Amino acid sequence: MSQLLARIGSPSDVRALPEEDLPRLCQELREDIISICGSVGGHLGASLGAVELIVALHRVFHSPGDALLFDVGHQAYAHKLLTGRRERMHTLRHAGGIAPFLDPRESPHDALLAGHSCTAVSAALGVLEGRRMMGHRGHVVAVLGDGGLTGGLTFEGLNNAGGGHLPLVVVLNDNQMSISANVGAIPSLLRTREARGFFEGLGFTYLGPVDGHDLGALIHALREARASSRPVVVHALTLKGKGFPPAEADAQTRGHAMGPYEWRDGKLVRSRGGQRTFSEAFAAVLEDAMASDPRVVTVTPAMLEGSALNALKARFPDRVHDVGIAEQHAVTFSAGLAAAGARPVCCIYSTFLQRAYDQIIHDVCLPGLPVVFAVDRAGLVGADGATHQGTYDVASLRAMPDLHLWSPVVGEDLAPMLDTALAAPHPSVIRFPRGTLPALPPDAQAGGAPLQGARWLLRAESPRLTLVTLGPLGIAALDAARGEPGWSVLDARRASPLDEAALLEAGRAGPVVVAEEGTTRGGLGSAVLELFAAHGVMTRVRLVGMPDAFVPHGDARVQRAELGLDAEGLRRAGRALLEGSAR
Ligand SMILES: Cc1ncc(C[n+]2csc(CCOP(=O)(O)OP(=O)(O)O)c2C)c(N)n1
Ligand SMILES: CC(=O)[C@@H](O)[C@H](O)COP(=O)(O)O
Ligand SMILES: [Mg+2]
Repeated sequence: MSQLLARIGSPSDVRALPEEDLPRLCQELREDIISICGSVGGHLGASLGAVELIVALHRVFHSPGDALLFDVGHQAYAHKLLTGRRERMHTLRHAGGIAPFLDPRESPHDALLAGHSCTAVSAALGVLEGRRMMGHRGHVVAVLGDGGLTGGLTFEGLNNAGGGHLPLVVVLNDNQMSISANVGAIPSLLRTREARGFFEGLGFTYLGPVDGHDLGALIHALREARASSRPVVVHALTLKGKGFPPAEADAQTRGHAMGPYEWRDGKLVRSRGGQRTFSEAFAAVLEDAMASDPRVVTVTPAMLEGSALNALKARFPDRVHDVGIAEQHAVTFSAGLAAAGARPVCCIYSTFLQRAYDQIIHDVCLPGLPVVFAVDRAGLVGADGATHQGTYDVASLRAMPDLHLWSPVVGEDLAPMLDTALAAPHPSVIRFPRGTLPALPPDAQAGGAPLQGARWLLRAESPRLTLVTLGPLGIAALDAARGEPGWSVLDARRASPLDEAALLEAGRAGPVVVAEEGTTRGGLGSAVLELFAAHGVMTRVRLVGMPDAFVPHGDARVQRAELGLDAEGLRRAGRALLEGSAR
């Protein structure tokens, strides 16, 4: 029975509890987190590790008058539970339900929106300076993980804060883990007494290290930090996954993110489909490439697990580089590798690639270096929501001259795509979605490398309409075209540069629907419209894709249907276009 938690409606209730009740409160928070993640999945490990920290923060600081900014926000389920959201926590990560990360539109206790890492220190410093300017009082706290300390943005914020005199409080939640084990020099720095000198050298008062599960020690250190008139770091040592044995025992990630699970006969059973994902298929193809060509090298910014690269890292420990939560560095490091004659494959999520846009332009495309970007999670991602949708990669990357942007319909397309990209003298992107592999349709042969632009998945003898698609939408388009006389399906396969001949042929034959899982503003559809305009092709065109709005968390399959990104939606779009053109 959660007797204490049931009485907590806001942080002032936490402050009102007798000190001796706090361990029980932490216990109840853990029970809730374990039970919620069991039914809806989520960021279990980080949230379990931060329970005492969050209770101590709410004990010492007075949110929302004091602003608490959690880096990423994935560790803050206890914060959600203590700030009036407990009743709705069973809706976590579901459509219309509690958000996966933090968002001030959900609660005034969430000082700033997050989801991407390394923003907390800069944002907190901005809030502190902004409040000072506007004459507002209140303390500002950035809660940062040791993984977040591997990112350049964090260092930019620390440098700015430490060089000033504002009393920013940084709480370093050091569990020696990013999603996988934390990397680089930071983990050992944080385990030595040098950590004090490091932070003091940056201009911070250093408090710690404190046991991040010892409430008394935490509260004592946080009170000291609250009283400080200058920048201060509280260094707390925590255990990711604490209090849930299967997470504590998970050597790879300490239960970082888990799908729903349940107990059967005393054993934890995770519900995972068991089907192969695009990430796994790409990693297998990459493994073959690394085995046959010693120049091929893999780079990941802290996403070994999500990009399914663990086996690759075990086989090629010196040629798989986890560089930390450092997307900009990952891209420029890849550029350097390519300049030296290696063949880097930079595996990166679409949403995190956004952070490295200038590096792609300046460091890779301008010098024309043959870096291959494996852009994972391209399109709708589901429960992680707006911060993590892979919306903008096509629209932003197709602006680069001589960057070839491929997307597979099925897993079988990946090998020829990677071979084509690795053999090319210019940069390439292979974008694929979060999710499992569709089956190869009988007519759609993968083809051998080097690939040459678009592929007709279905070619009508007397064409009336063409569905032009990118990626696995080709399968939905084939379903949509079934039974529709005169409908063709053209898999664009390469969003940039376009296969102009194939697309002009489609446009001259009749109306065209362009469907993509990415923004329609500037994406493949826009490219096709530009092409048709340039060549005077006057056909009717309809664009289907992600809208001119941020798509929130929800079930990606449901969202696809709502956006018309499924067979039914494409059939509707095609029919509407034909009816319109008949009028
Ligand atoms: C820019 C960016 N890159 C990658 C990620 C994916 N990611 C989310 S949490 C996380 C690990 C964070 O480690 P740490 O800051 O130590 O927090 P912990 O989970 O250990 O509490 C990563 C890599 C992200 N959210 N944002
Ligand atoms: C918080 C964060 O950014 C990651 O943990 C992310 O949620 C992983 O997403 P995937 O589950 O798609 O790998
Ligand atoms: Mg960590």
